[in-house]
Amino acid sequence: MIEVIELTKRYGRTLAVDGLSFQVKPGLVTGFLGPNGAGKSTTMRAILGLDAPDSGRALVDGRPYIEIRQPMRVVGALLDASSVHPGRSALNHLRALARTNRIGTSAVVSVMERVGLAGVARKKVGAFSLGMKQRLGIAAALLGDPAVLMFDEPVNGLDPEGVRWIRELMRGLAGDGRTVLVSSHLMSEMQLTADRLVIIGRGKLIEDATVGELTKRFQRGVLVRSPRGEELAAALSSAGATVTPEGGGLSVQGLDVPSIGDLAAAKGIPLHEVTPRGASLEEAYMRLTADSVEHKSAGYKAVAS
Ligand SMILES: Nc1ncnc2c1ncn2[C@@H]1O[C@H](COP(=O)(O)OP(=O)(O)OP(=O)(O)O)[C@@H](O)[C@H]1O
Repeated sequence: MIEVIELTKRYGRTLAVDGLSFQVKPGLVTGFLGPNGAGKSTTMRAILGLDAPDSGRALVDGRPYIEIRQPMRVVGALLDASSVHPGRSALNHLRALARTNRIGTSAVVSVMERVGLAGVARKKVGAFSLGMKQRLGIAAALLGDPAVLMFDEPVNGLDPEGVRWIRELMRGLAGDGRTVLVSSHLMSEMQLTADRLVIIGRGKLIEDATVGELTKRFQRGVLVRSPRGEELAAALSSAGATVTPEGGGLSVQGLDVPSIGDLAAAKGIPLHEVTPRGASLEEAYMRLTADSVEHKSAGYKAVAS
């Protein structure tokens, strides 16, 4: 479990993280979302003791990171995949990390196999593609078999196969009961990967909810068509729904598909179409974070307003 408690971090005049609190629970993938500059990396660095907060705390399994002995066994992290010595082989890089945490060579071999780098173990990291570096960073995070994992923008620059692999890896790690925190600025990606979403903007918490809760909140209602539309609209309205005409049909908010079907059947009103319209989490995310975006384009503003 990760706990961020009233965390505040300034860089000079920039307030990067502003009184931020949230928890990341085991057994779930928690997506950490926010526009560029929202404070995601700063928060992750604070959790890992790489940045000292001005106030507040970040705890991993109830302790500040710096108090954890052999931290790779407790928390694994991928922050910046390119921060590996280019002249070292992947194998030597992982071996050196393992040694500092008293982790055996067998773990090195097994993580290299798990991330698909066994065939290039002796190749110099400087010759690795971005995707291979990401895999190496993930291997380092997994090395100590930790119960808590943090990944900062792990799919950046990856091809679709790599993106899918990372997605499945995260889901598998959470499925094992581990705590998984993964940052992204793409809702479309998190929608497919995360169970829970912590959304921040300008260093502050905007949302902390499950994907299901957000989907329900931003549900766009049900589109209904009937040859007796007016009668149906009246019946739905008196049952408490908000009904608005839309393209020859009715847009219904506040009643689900079974309730609409039952009501129409009870009144003997034929239905020609009943289509539940899923929430666009992408659009919801843009609306939620519209005030926190640093550099808005004209097109973006139109969507977010
Ligand atoms: N070392 C630093 N020195 C000065 N300012 C910093 C430093 N690190 C981050 N910042 C500033 O703090 C704010 C938060 O940055 P941070 O990198 O945490 O955001 P982020 O949500 O991870 O963004 P991105 O998605 O672009 O990586 C930004 O305004 C950034 O410019």
